[in-house]
Amino acid sequence: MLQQKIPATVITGFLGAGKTTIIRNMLMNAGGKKIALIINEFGDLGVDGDVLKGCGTDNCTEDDIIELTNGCICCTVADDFVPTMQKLLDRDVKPDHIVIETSGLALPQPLVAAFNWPDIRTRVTVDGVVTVVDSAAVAAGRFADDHDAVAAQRAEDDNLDHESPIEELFEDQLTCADLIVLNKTDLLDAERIAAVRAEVTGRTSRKPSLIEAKNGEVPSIVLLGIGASTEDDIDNRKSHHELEHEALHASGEDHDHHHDHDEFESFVLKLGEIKDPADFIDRLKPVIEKHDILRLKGFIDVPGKPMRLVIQAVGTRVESYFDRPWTSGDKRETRLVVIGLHEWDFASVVEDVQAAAG
Ligand SMILES: Nc1nc2c(ncn2[C@@H]2O[C@H](COP(=O)(O)OP(=O)(O)OP(=O)(O)O)[C@@H](O)[C@H]2O)c(=O)[nH]1
Repeated sequence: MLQQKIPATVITGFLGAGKTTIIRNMLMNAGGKKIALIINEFGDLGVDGDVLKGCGTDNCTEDDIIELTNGCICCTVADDFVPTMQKLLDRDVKPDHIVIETSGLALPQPLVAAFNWPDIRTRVTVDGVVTVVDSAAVAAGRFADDHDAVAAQRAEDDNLDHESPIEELFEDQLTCADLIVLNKTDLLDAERIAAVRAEVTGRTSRKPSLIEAKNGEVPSIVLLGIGASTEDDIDNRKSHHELEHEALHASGEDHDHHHDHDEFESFVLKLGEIKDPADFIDRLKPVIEKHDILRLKGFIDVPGKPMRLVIQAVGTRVESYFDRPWTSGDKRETRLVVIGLHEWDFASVVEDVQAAAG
């Protein structure tokens, strides 16, 4: 009898777009489906996996959540992703559906290509690539760099073959999509949503389905069961890097231009107790702005509180909430992962975040 392939959904999208929030909602509404999650994060602190483990649903237990924290999934396909997938597929009790959350800085293309590896291809198929978009960030011009400035830089520097790293990555993630979710529409009025829709549509030559969502609420029936077999169509979804490489190759030039994440950096900062988190957040916002911190998240130790406080910053929009009590297995301390662009003044970022904590 022909073995039925297990469907796998890839959830991608830039830092803080709402991938984990969408997955959390999906887990609460997955019906009877047994879901396995593979979670990949940029930065050495597994916040997303930890937040999702806190959901405690029967259809996805802690054992079904696998964290890949050795770097971006697109760069560790052979060493990390494929062996993880093989182990998952070798389990006695197989999942009905696999959901993979990429880091916000990952290119989905190499990950999808891994589904064509012989031992994987026969057992699992990409049900769809879902690209989550932070509509508020698009409306604020986060992904639209100053094209005149880039053109001027190019005129001065022949080696500048890129758009900005953020813009390029954003487009690569859109190019790979079967479904684009315009998330965070609660933060925009109808006119601005229409403008975001037009901008996003204009950034990819393909025509994936597009839906709007608030608070990461996407019906599971829309999210799971797209049936795209994306791995068969990967040649139509090439990233900027792949296209540049092909163009150079065709012109007889060759170069060692592999994708890496040199443009982005992250670090984990351990701090002591924070007595007044609201004050910390107020003082953090100008620091985020000054250093253009792209993403900051983690856990805060508030003295006297039995619960740990989760902090989530996407640009200067900062949220915090108590998610669960500290347990005996936790080291009770404030730990934050901070992600920004490579050219930042690292020492000064650390100093300013520490100063905000008091
Ligand atoms: N207002 C609003 N906030 C949202 C929505 N979806 C997510 N958020 C918030 O955005 C922040 C980031 O959400 P996550 O789901 O962690 O984003 P992510 O894409 O998983 O982030 P990374 O894994 O770090 O790239 C959190 O503070 C969420 O509560 C939404 O639709 N509306």
